[in-house]
Amino acid sequence: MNYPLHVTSEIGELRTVLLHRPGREVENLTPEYLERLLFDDIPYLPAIQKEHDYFAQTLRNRGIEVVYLETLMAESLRNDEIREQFVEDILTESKANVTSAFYHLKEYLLSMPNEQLVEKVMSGIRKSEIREEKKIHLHEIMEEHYPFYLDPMPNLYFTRDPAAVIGNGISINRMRRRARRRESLFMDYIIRYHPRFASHQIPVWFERNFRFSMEGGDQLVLSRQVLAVGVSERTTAQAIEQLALNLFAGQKEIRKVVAVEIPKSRAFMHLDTVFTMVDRNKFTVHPEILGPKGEMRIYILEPGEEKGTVKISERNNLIETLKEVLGLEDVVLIPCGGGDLIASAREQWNDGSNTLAIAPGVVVTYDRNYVSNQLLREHGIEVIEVPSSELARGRGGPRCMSMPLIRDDI
Ligand SMILES: NC(=[NH2+])NCCC[C@H](N)C(=O)O
Repeated sequence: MNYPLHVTSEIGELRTVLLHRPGREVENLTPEYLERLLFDDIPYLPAIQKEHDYFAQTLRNRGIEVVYLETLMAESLRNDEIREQFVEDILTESKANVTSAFYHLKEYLLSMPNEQLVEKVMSGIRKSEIREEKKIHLHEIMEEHYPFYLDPMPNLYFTRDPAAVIGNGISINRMRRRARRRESLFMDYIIRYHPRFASHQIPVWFERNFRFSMEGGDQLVLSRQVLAVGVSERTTAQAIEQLALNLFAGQKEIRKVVAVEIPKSRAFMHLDTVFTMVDRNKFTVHPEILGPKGEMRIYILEPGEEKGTVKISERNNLIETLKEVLGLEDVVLIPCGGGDLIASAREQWNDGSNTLAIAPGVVVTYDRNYVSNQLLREHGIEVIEVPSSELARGRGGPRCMSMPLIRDDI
């Protein structure tokens, strides 16, 4: 079978992409837990699914193969041993292993066929689902004080974050927030057990049990040789250095990791909320991440003289750094919202900078960000819009909602 992962840029023609269709996990959101689960509002399930299906079909119409996380995961549970191991892992990580409820939950999940088991784990398990006579602990009897054994995972449709393909390998990320930490377990199982991946000895550049956090929204493959990573609310400097060391040791192409500092705030949670690549020398940017003269804190990590070390040098201008590392004569930054104070803040909040390039100069964006979309078109970019009333409530756009598995080289 063909090698299943290959990403050497942000813009190479997209061939295969991983999505997750929002499911019942978003109906398990309630106002009380919104903030902890990283949502701003409760999406209406049939509507968000309809929008998501439109997004998937838009990609298919362009000849892109769409594969779903839930399907790959269910197909990875190939035998009883893997099923049992997965259920134990997920229960343990959901902190459901501390009481005898563990055994009831394990029995409950293992009684289901794979698709249903995966759906259940993703959407959460309510205490009311387990039969009364099996409840022996105070926290189970006093259900109203917390309704879940297993929390729902409403952020799963942002497949970009828990893992990212870099070159022919993968970074399985350590999520910063508790609400998302279990998400990367799925990709971990898929890589190890799914027939499409398991036989290929896929290099893993970053492991989910690493102590310091790293998220895919911060990881941008700028070229064959250069990876940019945001130092952000979610991604730590320690994790970036570790990723760089693993990359330098494990492959020959990527020789530069560019660490780009962005403000630590919810609106800017990842680098891709303020900066994405749309063409060979064109990038969207949220003007607010640049200082008055365009300055920022940027560091370039390269292999050090001695094995297992990195050499770090500082830069302070985004355009100059991009020119330098990509060998470009000129670089165009397209400001989200056209630089208008109100429009740029509004459209950035609705992921106006969060474009998904499906080929050089061709992007998928949310329809609502009409100022940014118009500006992209004026810069010669082909913009394919998708509806976004419900999808946007989770604070992520087309790039966050997609994990490229295969792109052509550019
Ligand atoms: N790559 C991204 N920008 N992802 C956005 C993820 C949004 C999600 N609600 C979170 O807070 O984690």
